[in-house]
Amino acid sequence: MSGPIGITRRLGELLLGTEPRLRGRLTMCLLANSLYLGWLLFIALFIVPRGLVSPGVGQFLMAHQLIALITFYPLVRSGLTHHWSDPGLVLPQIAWACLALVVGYAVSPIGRAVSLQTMSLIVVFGFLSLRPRAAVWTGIGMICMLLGMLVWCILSRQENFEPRLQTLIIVTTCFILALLTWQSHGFAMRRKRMSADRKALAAALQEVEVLMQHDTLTGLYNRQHLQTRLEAERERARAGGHRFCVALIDLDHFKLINDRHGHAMGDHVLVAFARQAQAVLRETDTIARWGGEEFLILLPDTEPVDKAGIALRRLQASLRGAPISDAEPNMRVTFSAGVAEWAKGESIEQLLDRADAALYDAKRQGRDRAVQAPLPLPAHPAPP
Ligand SMILES: Nc1nc2c(ncn2[C@@H]2O[C@H](COP(=O)(O)OP(=O)(O)OP(=O)(O)O)[C@@H](O)[C@H]2O)c(=O)[nH]1
Repeated sequence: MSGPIGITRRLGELLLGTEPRLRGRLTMCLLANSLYLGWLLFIALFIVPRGLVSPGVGQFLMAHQLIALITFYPLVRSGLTHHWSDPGLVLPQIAWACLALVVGYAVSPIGRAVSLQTMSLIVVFGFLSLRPRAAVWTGIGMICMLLGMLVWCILSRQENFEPRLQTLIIVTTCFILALLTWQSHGFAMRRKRMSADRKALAAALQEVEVLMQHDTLTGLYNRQHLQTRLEAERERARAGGHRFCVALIDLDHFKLINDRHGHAMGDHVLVAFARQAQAVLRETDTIARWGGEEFLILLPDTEPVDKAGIALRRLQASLRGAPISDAEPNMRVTFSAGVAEWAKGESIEQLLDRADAALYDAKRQGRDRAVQAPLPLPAHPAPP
């Protein structure tokens, strides 16, 4: 994008970055910086030349604004504070600004005209980002600063400082600050609770997603999820011109296991089979419980060798080699499988029908084997 909009966007990215939370923090920093800059100019061009404060106090206040200008924004923008508990440096910025305001109030009548309102504004800023405890300490810190300053002004008999009037003003301000702090704390607590609720909701959603995609007994993907993956693999194969296979597996004589050893043992066998299958399959293969004692494996990129056949033979060997249950060490489980390679133009339903027919053949031929489904005959053009 070019032109004024593009330039503005690039400038915005340069100043604020692209990460939304960092942008929020930096926006607040820049807002504070504009106040620091405004104050710096006001002190340099108006307050000091007119002698409204002593040169020493003027220099202190200007140095104070300058340090804030060159410290907070660059620190936050550099990303250095990213992992700190207060990444936007909200608390240090509030403390720093309050220090100048209190000094300004103590030493200059003009400071008195603006300091207290600005302090209240700062607490309102804190509303938006402080944590509950930080909000309370900010309020307490401000009130202590103001009361300390009041005592100091009275004891040192500051010029143009009318003790009774100022005590009334400061005590009223402290009362307002306490109320604002209380509100700020409540607001921060609500934000904290909302954030915890959001996290719990995200975790629950993730759990629901896992439950929706998985079979509760074996922990494998369920039929619905594999259907989605099959469709995606078909699209990928269509676009890329490569091959994939499916293997429909059915445990042999599973009813006998249930009848002889009980349903719980049947469940245990299903879980053990799922674990063995996951252990021997490639990471890119996906196995799902298709229903009952049936499983379906999606084997992508099965060329140029017979990768589906290799995977199934590996699974057969591992089932033969290891007992499936410690309680029944002699029990062995075999399976029959129908393997079908996707043919161009074929739907997933047609592919699964061919795998099912091949599985039926494997059962008919005596079980404990895998049968490869023949490729579908090319569709003949309709006779004229
Ligand atoms: N324990 C258990 N059994 C199940 C589950 N789902 C289905 N079954 C049982 O699996 C058995 C499947 O039996 P059949 O379809 O007759 O097949 P088979 O005994 O495996 O025989 P072939 O497939 O012909 O080798 C039935 O008895 C179902 O009750 C399950 O989640 N747990």
